[in-house]
Amino acid sequence: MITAKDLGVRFRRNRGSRRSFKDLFSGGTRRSRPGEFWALRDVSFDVRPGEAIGVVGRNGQGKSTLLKLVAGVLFPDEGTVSVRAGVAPLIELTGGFVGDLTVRDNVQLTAGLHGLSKQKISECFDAIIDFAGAAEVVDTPFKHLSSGMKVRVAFAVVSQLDEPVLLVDEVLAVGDRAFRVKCYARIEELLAENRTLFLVSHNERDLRRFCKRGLYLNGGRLILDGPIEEVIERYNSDHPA
Ligand SMILES: Nc1ncnc2c1ncn2[C@@H]1O[C@H](COP(=O)(O)OP(=O)(O)OP(=O)(O)O)[C@@H](O)[C@H]1O
Repeated sequence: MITAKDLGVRFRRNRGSRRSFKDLFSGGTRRSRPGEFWALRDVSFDVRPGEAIGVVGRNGQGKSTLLKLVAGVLFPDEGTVSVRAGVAPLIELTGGFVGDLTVRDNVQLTAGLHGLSKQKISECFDAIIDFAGAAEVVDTPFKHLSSGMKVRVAFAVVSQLDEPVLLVDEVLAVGDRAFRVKCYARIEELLAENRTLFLVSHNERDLRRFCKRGLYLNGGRLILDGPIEEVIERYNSDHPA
C-alpha cells in the first residue's frame, strides 16, 4: 500500500540565515547548507493494506514530517514514497480547512477534494455535523471555532471519506472524553473495513488498542520498526519518565 525508501527531509533552522559566498561557489555539491538539518533521514518501510501503525518518538523527532510525506503535502529531499491509494489526512489541527470559510463550506470543500460527489456529500452532510456535534456552528467561520471543535469537525469529515489510508496525528488528545469515545468507535469501524491507519500518539493505551506495528523515530532516524509492544518498550527504556 505504501512504500517509503530512503526518505530524507531537510529543513532550515533559521529562516534568516544566508548562504555564504563560499557556499555559492560550491554550488549543489554541498550536502547540507548552513542552518539546515535533516528532520528525517534514511527512513524506509513498507505498509500492507489493513495494517495499523503507531508512530512514536519524542517531540520534534520527525513523526508529523513522516505523515506529511505519506499525505503528499510535503516532498522528500531524498528518497521516494509511493502510496497506491487515496489518503485521508487528519494532520495538524486545522489541516486543509480554510479559516474564513464556514463549517458548511469547509465540509463540502474537503469532501469534494477527496472525490465525494455532490450527491454523496449532501447525503452524509448531516451525519458529519451530527458526529461533530457542530449543528450550532454550521454557518460560523471555521477560524472562530474552539480548538476542540475544529478537531471534531475535521475528524468527522476525514473519517467519512472513502480513502483507504487514514492518517491521524495526535488529534485524539484534543477532544473531550465523550468525543474521544466516538472517535475510537469510528476508528475501529474503519479498521474493520481493512483501511490502513497511521496513528501518531503519545498515549500508550491508544497505540496498543489500535496498532499492531510501531515505528519509533529518534533524531529523524527510524530506530525500530516492529510489533507495537516492542516499540513502546524500547521507546520507554530509551526515555524513562
Ligand atoms: N516547515 C518547517 N521548517 C523548519 N523546521 C521544521 C518545519 N517543520 C518541522 N520542522 C522541524 O523538524 C523537526 C521534526 O518535526 P516534526 O513536526 O516532524 O516532529 P514530531 O515528532 O511530529 O514532534 P511532536 O511530537 O512535537 O509533534 C522539528 O525539529 C521541527 O522543529
